[in-house]
Amino acid sequence: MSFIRSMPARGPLEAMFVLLTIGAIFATFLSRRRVRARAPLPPGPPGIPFVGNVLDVPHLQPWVASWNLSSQYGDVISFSTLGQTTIVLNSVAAASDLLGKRSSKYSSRPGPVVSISQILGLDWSLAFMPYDNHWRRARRLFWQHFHPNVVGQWQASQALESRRFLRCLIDSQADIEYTTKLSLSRSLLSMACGVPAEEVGSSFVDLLNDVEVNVSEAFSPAVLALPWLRRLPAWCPGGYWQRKLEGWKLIAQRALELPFGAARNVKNGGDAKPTILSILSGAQGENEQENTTALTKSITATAFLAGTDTTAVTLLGFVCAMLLYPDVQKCAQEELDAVVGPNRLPQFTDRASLPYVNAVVKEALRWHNVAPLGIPHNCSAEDEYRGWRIPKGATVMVNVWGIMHDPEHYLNPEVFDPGRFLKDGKLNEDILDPATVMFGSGRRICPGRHFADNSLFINIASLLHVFDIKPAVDERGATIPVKYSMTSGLVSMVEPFECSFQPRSTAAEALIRDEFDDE
Ligand code: HEM
Repeated sequence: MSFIRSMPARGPLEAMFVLLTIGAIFATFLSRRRVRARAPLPPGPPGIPFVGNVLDVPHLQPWVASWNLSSQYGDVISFSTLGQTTIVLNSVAAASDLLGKRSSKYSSRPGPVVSISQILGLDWSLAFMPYDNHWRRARRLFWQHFHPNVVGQWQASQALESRRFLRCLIDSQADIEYTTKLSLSRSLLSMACGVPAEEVGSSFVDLLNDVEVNVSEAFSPAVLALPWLRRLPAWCPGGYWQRKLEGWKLIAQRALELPFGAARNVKNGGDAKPTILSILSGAQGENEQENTTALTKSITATAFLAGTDTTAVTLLGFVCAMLLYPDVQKCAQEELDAVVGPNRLPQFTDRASLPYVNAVVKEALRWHNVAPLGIPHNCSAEDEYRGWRIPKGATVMVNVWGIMHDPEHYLNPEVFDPGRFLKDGKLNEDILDPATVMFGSGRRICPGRHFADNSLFINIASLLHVFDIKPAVDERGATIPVKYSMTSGLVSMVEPFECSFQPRSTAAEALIRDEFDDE
């Protein structure tokens, strides 16, 4: 104040200017203090001025880079890219604390995910909806067909499709990726819409492949971290995304219409067993018919898209592992021979007596992770965790791959070893169950997880019971080497490999044909 008093009074305007300047300096000082007093973001690489961690977000397999960074920065890491904060959770504890225990704050999808899904025309999918009443309604309707007390009703159809799968493999030794996706598409579409298997052909598998490529590219970490990329005009160098997004809309529309359309075509001729479609259609009120039809369409299409690829890719990972770890195959076959015997195929009722096969199912989920960073969640209100600030609007991802390959949970994590889940011939409850991580967390946890588990069990048990899964040979009779590697993207595939399915005996071959012919 003495400074003000000592100033020569030159006029009211100058005095006002000086007071405003001092006020501004004081306000800036206070706001700086306030910012400093706020908790810091979780630790992470320092980044570069203005653009932050743009160069720290690798395009290929970002889950590996994030996991490697955790040795330096800990299990909760933050990245900032042009004002967008992304938090990666590298431990079960952090994932369960935030996405599980505080799920009211972490159950929406990030703005970029919601808007990309809108631009793509995939906003009808439950997986990409924001956390609102529409999601709640759709999720409730979806869950009523998949909760643990009702998934048993789909087991007969899952078992039938697994037998058809064996038959396809023995008949054609066809491309394993195609056959697996076809088989699971048939299982999903029969359950969801009552579409008979013979109506489900290559157009469905092509559609799945198109959606998979789109989703992986459109929701890549680069686009999520730099959401403005998708707003660039098509003629700009970065307008690549814009051009792509336009093309993808058509595929999203086909994905919504194809299952429903296929069901409509067979409505009169199809068998009369209840399906998701028939149950939902029967439940609709007259006045909201249009609305409910849209919802029914979206629920059946979501079940097809979300359920087929994820399970197919996990099965493909298992087949690849059987080529690389023949001893595991042998162990499982010995158990199946002892429990199931040579005269029939495995059934769901055998499951409790097959601990090793159950351990193979767990290891298949752990070894190849179809969604290595899960599906991103959004922090919808400013939060504080372990003294760090999680800003409103931050994207939060769980490093599923990192946790599934953490040597603290799983010794020699890169090895496919179902024995890690067993103790004294029983499943060891002390080992982290991959299902508690692989299917996500909190209110968005995968609603198809019990169905997927049944699907994996019946297919894995049946394949091992009747086939020796072996590397393919080339035209000169030399074994084609097998190498396991994962692709990058929201959905991670197993890189293509070749293999052959040889019936374990003539009895096994007869079993595949007889069992299937009985239907
Ligand atoms: C091995 C197979 C599967 C894996 C690994 C898997 C994994 C996941 C993951 C990680 C999520 C995101 C969870 C989160 O946001 O925290 C998810 C969501 C979802 N999954 Fe699955 N899933 C599988 C099979 C299935 C099946 C068979 C269905 C349906 C029949 C299904 C339907 C869905 C749906 C609808 C969502 C979105 C849920 C929401 O956002 O509210 N999934 N799944």
